[in-house]
Parts: sequence; C-alpha cells; structure tokens
Amino acid sequence: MARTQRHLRAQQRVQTLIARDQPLEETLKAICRIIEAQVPGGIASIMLCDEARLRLERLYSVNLPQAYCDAVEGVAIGPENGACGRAAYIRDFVICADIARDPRWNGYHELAAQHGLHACWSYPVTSSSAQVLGTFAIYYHKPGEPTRSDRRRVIEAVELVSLAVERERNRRALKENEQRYRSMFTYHPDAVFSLDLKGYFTTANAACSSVTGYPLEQLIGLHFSKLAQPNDRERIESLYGAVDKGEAFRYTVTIRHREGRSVYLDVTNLPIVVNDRVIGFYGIAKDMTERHRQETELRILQRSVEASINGIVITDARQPDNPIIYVNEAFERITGYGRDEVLGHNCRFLQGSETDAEAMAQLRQAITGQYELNVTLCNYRKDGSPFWNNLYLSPVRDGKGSVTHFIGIQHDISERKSYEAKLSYHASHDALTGLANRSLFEDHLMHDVLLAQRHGCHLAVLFLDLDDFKPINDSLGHEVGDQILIQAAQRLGEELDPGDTLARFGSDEFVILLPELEREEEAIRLVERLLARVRRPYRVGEHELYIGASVGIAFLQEELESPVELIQQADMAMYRAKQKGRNAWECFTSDINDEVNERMALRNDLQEAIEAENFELHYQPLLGARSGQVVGFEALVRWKHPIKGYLSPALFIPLAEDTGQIGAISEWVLRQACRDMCRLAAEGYGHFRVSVNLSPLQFRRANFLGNLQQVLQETGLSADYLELELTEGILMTDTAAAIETLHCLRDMGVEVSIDDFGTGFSSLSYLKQLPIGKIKIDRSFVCDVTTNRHDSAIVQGIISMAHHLGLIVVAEGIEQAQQRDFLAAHGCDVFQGFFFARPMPLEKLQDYLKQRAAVLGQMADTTTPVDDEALASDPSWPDDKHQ
Ligand SMILES: Nc1nc2c(ncn2[C@@H]2O[C@@H]3COP(=O)(O)O[C@H]4[C@@H](O)[C@H](n5cnc6c(=O)[nH]c(N)nc65)O[C@@H]4COP(=O)(O)O[C@H]3[C@H]2O)c(=O)[nH]1
Repeated sequence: MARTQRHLRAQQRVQTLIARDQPLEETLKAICRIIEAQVPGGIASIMLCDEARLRLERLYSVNLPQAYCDAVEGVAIGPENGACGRAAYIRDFVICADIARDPRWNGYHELAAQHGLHACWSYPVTSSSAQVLGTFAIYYHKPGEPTRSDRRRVIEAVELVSLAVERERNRRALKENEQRYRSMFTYHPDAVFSLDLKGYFTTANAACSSVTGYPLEQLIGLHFSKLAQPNDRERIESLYGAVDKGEAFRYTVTIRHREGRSVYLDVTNLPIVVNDRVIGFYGIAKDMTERHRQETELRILQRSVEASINGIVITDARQPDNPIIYVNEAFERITGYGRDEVLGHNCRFLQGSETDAEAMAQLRQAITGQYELNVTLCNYRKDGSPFWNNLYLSPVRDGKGSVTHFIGIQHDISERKSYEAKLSYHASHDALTGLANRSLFEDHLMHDVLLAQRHGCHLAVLFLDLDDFKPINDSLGHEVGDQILIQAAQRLGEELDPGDTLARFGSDEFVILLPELEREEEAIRLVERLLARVRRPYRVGEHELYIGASVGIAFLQEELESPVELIQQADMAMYRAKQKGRNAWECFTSDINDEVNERMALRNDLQEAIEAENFELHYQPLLGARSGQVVGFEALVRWKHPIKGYLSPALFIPLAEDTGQIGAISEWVLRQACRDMCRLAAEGYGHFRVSVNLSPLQFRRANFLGNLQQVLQETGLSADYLELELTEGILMTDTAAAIETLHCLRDMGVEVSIDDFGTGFSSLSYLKQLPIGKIKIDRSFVCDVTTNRHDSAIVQGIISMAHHLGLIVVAEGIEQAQQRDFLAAHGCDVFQGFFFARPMPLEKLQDYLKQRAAVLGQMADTTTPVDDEALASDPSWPDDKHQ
C-alpha cells in the first residue's frame, strides 16, 4: 500500500514537472527513477528518435554507465539493432532475456558484457498520433524476463515519457513558431503592424517606424488616423468593416511622414482572429512612394506619347533589323498603317521612289553611329500618297550607356511644305493667269541674255499692253476684266514656243521673252500673229468684247548695260506704238529712248512744281455775241518751267494724265479759280462765271463731288459762278455713271459745258440726254469756218442742233473778224479767241476789265461798237508767251 502510495506520488511529481514545462531531461530522469524504484535491479533508460526517425539519439538515464550510453547513442532503428533499435523498428515490446545469447545484439555483446548488462526489455514510445518518439528500456545485470506487473509498470512509464516528450515537442514547436512569426515581423522589410479594433497601433516593427518617421514607442498607442490624410480616413474606416467580418483587404493610402513629406503605401490588412473572434488587424504596408512616382511619371509620359500630335516610333536596336516595337496613334493617323501591321517590321516600308537618297544615307549613318539626327524626308502613307516627314531620331541608352532603342518623332510638315511651295509659286507667278511674274521673268531674262550673248543668238523682249482694257474693266466690272486677261494670256501662250517666257507685269501688261531667234524678223512675224489673236472677240458671259493690243519690241544689242534694260526699251517702244493708234507695234530705237528720257525728266520737274505749287492761272475772257459783254472766263493753267520757260498745257497736261499727277494740278486750278473769282467780285470788278477744264481722271474720282463742294465752301464762291468743261471722251466711258454725276452737278448749281465739241466719235443725239447747258465748238472748225464749206456746214449744223436742244453755243479760237462775223450771223451765243483777248494773269485781267469798262463808258455816248480787236492787240496786254 505504502509502495503504491509512493508510486502515485512519484507519478504526480512527474506530471507536475511536465505541466510546469520543466526541462525534459529532468522529467525523463525522474521517470527513470520511478521505474527503477518499482523494478528492483532494473536500470531505466530513454532514447529519443532523431528528426528523420532513423536513429535513436539523446539517451537519458540515471544509472546506466556513461561509457555505455556514449557507445549506444545514435544506434540505428532496425530489426537487428539491439532491444531499443528493434522496438522502435517493430513498434512493439522487445524482450532480450539474455543479451549474451541474443543475436539481435550482435556487435554489442562485448559492450553489454563489459558493463555487466545481461538482459534488456525495450518498449517503443509513441505519440498521440502514433508516431514513434523513441524507446523506453530497462537493463538487468542478470538474464531474466519481465513479470506481468513489470510489463504494466513499463507501459505506465512509457506513457509518462510519451506525455513528457510530446509536451516538450509541442512547446518547442510553439516556441519555434513564435520565433518564426517574430522573425517575419521583425525582419520584414515592409512596415508590419497590428491595430486594435478601435484603430490604435498595438505592435509595429522597425520598418513601420522608418516608414512613418515615428519611434516605435510613439507609434504604439497612436491612432492610425493621425497618419492618414483627411480625405483617406473615411475610406479606410469603411474598409475596416470588412476586416470585422473576417476578410482581408488591400488598399493604397498616402500618409504624412513625421517630417511632413507624403508617403504612398500599399497596405494589406488582415483580421487577427482569436477564438473565432476578430480582436484586431494586422497590417503590412509597402512603401510604394518611389514606385508610385515612377509609375505616375511613366503614366504621364505614356499619355503624352500617346496623345502627341507627332507620330512616335520606337524600334529595338538590340534585335536584328531594328524592328518597330511601338507606334502611337498619331503615327497610325499620319501613315495610315495600323499598329499590328507595323510592329516587328523595320521602318523602311515608309520609303518610296521620291525619298531623298541623301536623307536616307544620313539616317542610316545616325543609326549606325548611334547619334541624334533631324532630317526631312519624303515618306509614303499606306495608300501610297507621299508626305513630308520632319524626323527627329534619337538613340535611347540603358544604365550602362548602351543603345537599346531608337525613338523617332515624326512631324508631318506636308502642309507647311505645300504652303512653302505655294509661297514660292506665288513669289514667282501671277495669281490670276498663272503666268510668270516680273521677278521670274527677270531671272529667265538674265539667264537667256547670257546664253544669247555667248552663242551669238538674237533675243527679243516684247512688251504688250492691251488697248481699251481699262474702260471694259471699269464699266463691266473686275470679273469680266479678269476673264479677258485670262483668255488673253491663254491666247498669247498658245502662240509661243516652249523655250519662250510669257509673264504678266501689271494689270493689262504682258511681257514676252524670245530667247532663240534666228532672225529679228521672226519676232515681228510673231507680234503680227499675237496682235491678230488678241483682236479676236472675247466671250465673257453674255458679253462679246473686242480689244486690241500695242506691242513694243526690244532686241538684244551689244551696248546693253543690264538685261533688265531690254524690258524698259520694249516698254518705251510700246508707248510709242500706243501713240500710233490701236493694234500697232513698234521697235525700240535710240530716239524713243531720248523721248522717253525727256518725258521722265519732265515728269520729275512737274512733280517738283506740284509740290511747290509752281503754277499760274491765266484767264481768257468769253464775250456775249450780241451784247459784247464779258460773260465769263476760261481758266487755263500755266507752268513756268525753271529752264524751258512757259510750257504749253497741251504738253504737260496729257503727261500729268498719264502719270496721275493731274489730280493734284486740277485741285490747285479749281481752288485758285474760285479764289480769284471771289477776289474780282470783292474788288468791285463784278461777278463772273469761270470755266475750269476737268480731266477725265478727276471726274471719275470717287470723291469728286465731295471735293468740289468742299472747295466751293472753303473759297466762298457760289456754285452759279462755276462752270466745268468736259470733253466728250469723259462721257464715252461708263456713260450712265457720268450722266448721274452731271445731274448732281446741275443740282448743285454748277454749269457744265462740252469742250472741243465735234471732235468726238459719238452721235450728236446723245446730247439730249445730258444735263448740260453749253457746248464749245472746237477750234479746228472755227479756224476754217469762213474758207472751208464742210467746216462751215458743220458749225452751222452744230449751232442749229444745239439751239434746238436749248443749249448755248460757244465758239473758241476766233482769231479774225470774219470768223466772228460768220459765227454771229449764224447765231453763235458766246465768243472766245485771241481776236478778243488772249489768256492773261489775274492782274492783267483786272486791267482788261477796267479798260473795257472805260471804253464801254465812252461808247455809251457814241454808240460805236467795242473794237475787240483793238483791245485784244493793245500792247499793254499780256502776250500769252507759251502760245
Ligand atoms: N490758236 C489759238 N488758240 C486759242 C485761241 N483762243 C484760245 N486758244 C487756246 O485754246 C485753248 C483752249 O482751251 P482748251 O480747248 O480747253 O484746251 C486746253 C485744255 O484742254 C488744257 N488745259 C489748259 N488748262 C487746263 C487745266 O487747268 N486743266 C485741264 N484739265 N486742262 C487744261 O490744255 C489745252 C490747251 O490749253 P492752252 O494752251 O491754254 O490753250 C487754250 C487757249 O489758249 C485762239 O484764238 N487761237
């Protein structure tokens, strides 16, 4: 009983050792002692399996000799390996009653005998899962077998051993696990942490500290929201709901580092589940700041490349033939090739027949030499159409500096190129007709003159000006004018040879270069053909129109200073041709040159006179045929040339008309005439009407009426005292507009007379439509009126017809009393001419008026008619020197 009690106590002690996780050796040795106390003479030992369960190592015993222990430790588990090796092998009780004779102890007999060990009973120790953990053995110093109670005790001891070993193994496994976990936690390069359910940090590793910048002691107990950006907090809190349900989740968040910078984290949260209850969250936060920055940069870069309006091609320089690995949308748009069609191919499919070989060579060199290049080359789209590609090629290098790729940026400059081409075309061509312009013509001229001089050929320049083009353009509009110019250009072109150059210089000026003439006559024959072609009718819309041309011809002569001189010579000759009449041509000669030079000099002098207002105004009286009274004056401009003296207006007025200088002269004349009339009235000479000659250019000016009104206003002359003299020619072009202007003049109170009447081509019947009050019979009819019966008949006809129309008739150029008498006899109303008075300056006119008044005063007594001839030839009167 006492023995049993002792045994139970010993067992409890062992169980306490086990429960308290005392070292295994202590527990196992305690078990050995218990069993040794129960089986007298027995020596207990416990051996445990190695990890692989192939050997028995770690021998625990209190009384086995150490040398024996050392010798058997590590014995292999096997059927013939002593009691323990076999027990572990067969997983059953092995009884070796007499070791010395037991063959299973072969190899160990001597060892056992040395230590006086003669019997051994061994029992396998197994785990709760039936794994062999080791063996429990009892040795005896004499042979013998166990009794039943011995067996029972051994089994009890084995159970205790199993319990202790298994417990110790579990504890070790647990510790190992914990260490593993801790290692993972501690050494994890990412921030690893745990939060409680309220979101406070409960644990955090070192990485967590470096990611957040907070020392661990400050981090523990900190609420996660202290780190998250305000706009992220709510989102993350809502995610934690998922963790509550036991689910893991992942999100990205930007936190604020303790130093203030933003840290971009990729966080995975997992629930901490204990006893089926979530008690918090684990978190693993990966610092993605750098990667995020790179990704953002990359994304922006990718978007920019994608969205670029320039085509972008990337090729792989490491692969044979440098194949395309990327093209953007713009490349597809520009070339018409889809991405799939080009990837893997070399870019050469973009080349074609017009691709510049030199540009290609540069491109190849840049690829071989691995340097940047900017080159413009002609590429081809998928549909075969060419485009201009301004290509930037640059090599892309890796970290070691080796070129891995090439990037090509295409800029489709086709529009710019075509614009440039258009610009250069327009710079050298006339937009309306498509003919060469002056600059291109001059280029050809330089070149062809050089060749002609070298080869001794004849060369000619023709200057062709359309006759009567301006009136058509003015009256029918520019569209009609343009059509005529186009048709004329076409006709001229059709007559020329391929080597000739046809250019348009001005509105209706065409210039032709004939560089390869065998004889000069060829040019003349061509000009005749050209004139004939130009003369043919032009059909424009409903109009059938006729125009002519005047041509000047200049041949290449030896004494030419510059080729351009030929154009000027042809121009001068054309001017002479124009003077000859319509549809004429003229060759340049040196006298034309002189004439033109003189004209040029005169033009310049005239300009100086205009600027200095270096003109005088003379007045020629007009006398009533019946009353003999002065009824008005004609204002006639005089220019005293500094060298040539007084020049006839018949000389410089047409020049001024040609050069446009007439505008300024006319305005001066009008203003001066109005002023002088006001002065005469103011100085008591009476109110006289002054006739002013009107130039066609002045009449057609847009602001003609406005200007007139302004002059009248400024000078204070009443419109009743102004008369404008128009030639028939003015009324011939754009008659409707001219008549409208005449009506306006009449409304203003200004009188209008037709000057040089009878010299125009038009029928007299148009007179009845005109709101005019007077006609002036041209001097040429008056001159021979008494000697030539035709002129006499014409003059009589004009007077009669004019009177029927209610018009006053003025006869100008009366030089003789017979002429006066004839005209008076046939009812002419007003006389003008040297017979009565020459044109004179205002001061002389005042004298004239005074004298007339004096003579008239005397006549009142005598009733003798005024001797106009005597007055006119009074030596004190001005001699109109220019006449
Ligand atoms: N042989 C001869 N001649 C006579 C006689 N009586 C007058 N004359 C001249 O005949 C011309 C009359 O002027 P016109 O026919 O309008 O012809 C004018 C007119 O068309 C133009 N002219 C003169 N002054 C002006 C002006 O201020 N403006 C414009 N637009 N043209 C003007 O120049 C032309 C010539 O003017 P002038 O040389 O001043 O010549 C004047 C005058 O001096 C005569 O009995 N015998």
